Amino acid sequence: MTVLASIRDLTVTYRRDGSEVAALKNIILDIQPGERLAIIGESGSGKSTLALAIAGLLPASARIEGSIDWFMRSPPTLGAKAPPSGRIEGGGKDRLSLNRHNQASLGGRDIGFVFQDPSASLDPVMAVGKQIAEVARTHLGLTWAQAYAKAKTLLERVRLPDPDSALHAFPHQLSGGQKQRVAIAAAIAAGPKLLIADEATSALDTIVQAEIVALIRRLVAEDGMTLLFISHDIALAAELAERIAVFRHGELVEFGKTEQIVEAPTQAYTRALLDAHIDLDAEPLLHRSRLNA
Ligand SMILES: Nc1ncnc2c1ncn2[C@@H]1O[C@H](COP(=O)(O)OP(=O)(O)OP(=O)(O)O)[C@@H](O)[C@H]1O
Ligand code: NI
Repeated sequence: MTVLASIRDLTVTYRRDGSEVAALKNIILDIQPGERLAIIGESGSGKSTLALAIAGLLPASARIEGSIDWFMRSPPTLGAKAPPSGRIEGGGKDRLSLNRHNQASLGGRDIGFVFQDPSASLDPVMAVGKQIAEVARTHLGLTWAQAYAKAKTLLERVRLPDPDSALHAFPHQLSGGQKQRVAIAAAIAAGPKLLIADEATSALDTIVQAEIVALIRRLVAEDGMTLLFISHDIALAAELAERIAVFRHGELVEFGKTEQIVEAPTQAYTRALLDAHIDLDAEPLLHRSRLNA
């Protein structure tokens, strides 16, 4: 059996003002290498908590029980000395911090992270080329010249118009969609095996959203990355993912192939999510036209 990460009995409890919030309850989930997996559910269902747990980024105040086992070969990069597999256990002594370049690195097992708000992950006073180059320099051991060359290639790959001048642009000079393209470039700059997009398109209008989804799809295919796509939008998830995991109140209520989830959900809750979508948008879920990235 090939698995990238194996999540077993994962329970996450936040402590706040003396009370406890069970954000995830006994989650059992395997992530397969190279798959596009969507995590869906309404606000507060625990999606971001799962993403943070997977990336090892939960705040210290969170209590973590259960385990996440990794079966990841380190990417063939300079300085990657990680063992081929590893384990994060409840208690999280291995806990890491996310630097401002969206790279979570657990012993070389790099994970790229894209958030809803690109402004939160981009430095407002640093040119975007430098921000991307810094990721490449730090994580791949490149010189500045090599790192800038890589940054330019990445800006081309995320289809920013005029990559040469974009290198010198500051975030405020870019549109929301362009900023998200830069954030994605930074997230993949170190060649992560796993890309986590947490509501990465939710703040964008529908057309830009479709473009960013198409971009993520293309980059994931080109680099052979595994994708964890987090969204409250079942239609968007169905467009992109091969498998969908449905969360509700911190529990994994349904998990299966996209076709099965969309065409024959077993849970009333999934049905309700689908019906809510159909009320809003009559287009069939699985057959919406796909824009080119
Ligand atoms: N740092 C925190 N401290 C305390 N409680 C938290 C913290 N982060 C999240 N929670 C709580 O944990 C639960 C799950 O939150 P989480 O952010 O994982 O949900 P979500 O599905 O990502 O929601 P959304 O779609 O709104 O982003 C919620 O009840 C939330 O209020
Ligand atoms: Ni969230």
